[in-house]
Amino acid sequence: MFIEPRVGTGPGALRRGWIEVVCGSMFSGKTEELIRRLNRAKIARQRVEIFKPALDTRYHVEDVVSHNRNSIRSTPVPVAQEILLLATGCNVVGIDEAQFFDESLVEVCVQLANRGSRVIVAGLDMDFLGQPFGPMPALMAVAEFVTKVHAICVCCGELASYSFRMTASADKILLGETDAYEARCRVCFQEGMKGKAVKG
Ligand SMILES: Nc1ncnc2c1ncn2[C@@H]1O[C@H](COP(=O)(O)OP(=O)(O)O)[C@@H](O)[C@H]1O
Ligand SMILES: Cc1cn([C@H]2C[C@H](O)[C@@H](COP(=O)(O)O)O2)c(=O)[nH]c1=O
Ligand SMILES: [Zn+2]
Repeated sequence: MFIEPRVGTGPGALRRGWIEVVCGSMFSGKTEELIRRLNRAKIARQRVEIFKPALDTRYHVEDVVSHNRNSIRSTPVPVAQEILLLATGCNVVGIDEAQFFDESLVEVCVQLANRGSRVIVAGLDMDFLGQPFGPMPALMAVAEFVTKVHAICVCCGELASYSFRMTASADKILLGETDAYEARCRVCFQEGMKGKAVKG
């Protein structure tokens, strides 16, 4: 379990920012982990703000909601740049579904950390093809702390790192949950992709 390097704002606390990334496949617990860290920061009386891309309307327009329906209030933003202004004065900035932002999110997170915020970013590390997703690889590179969480493969019960898309859509962005995606391990993901190639 991730233990915060420092959570308080007591007189001895240094005003120093950093970046944490929580990544993994769908259903791996990224949002739950993000909510857990943000709630602990709130208990520590930190000033916390949470953002998500405005296009993520899957469960709720405003709240960040996990698959088991834990939720936390957030501000949807159309572009990453808006976070810089809206997060002014925050001790902790949470960002969910980071894969949907463009590369400018990396510089936004760096600037937030440089000005003293703790930045916690959650997102898919790979898309439905098993390719790195959006700004996630670069965010992992600049982060002080990277946590990769795992789902359970729905085919064999092993740890899952892949998000297998069950529909034929080739669009990079396709919102969904168990209706459209399965968490799969490497072996079962490859099996599924072979089956798709055969079907054409
Ligand atoms: N295949 C699966 N493996 C693990 N958890 C799953 C699976 N399918 C559904 N879940 C549920 O999803 C929850 C994690 O949801 P969430 O934090 O929203 O994940 P993520 O943000 O990574 O998609 C788990 O606690 C569990 O209740
Ligand atoms: C793999 C993959 C996923 N998506 C979408 C599907 C969901 O709406 C989100 C991921 O949410 P989660 O909190 O990680 O479960 O992303 C997509 O648009 N494209 C993809 O390749
Ligand atoms: Zn498997």
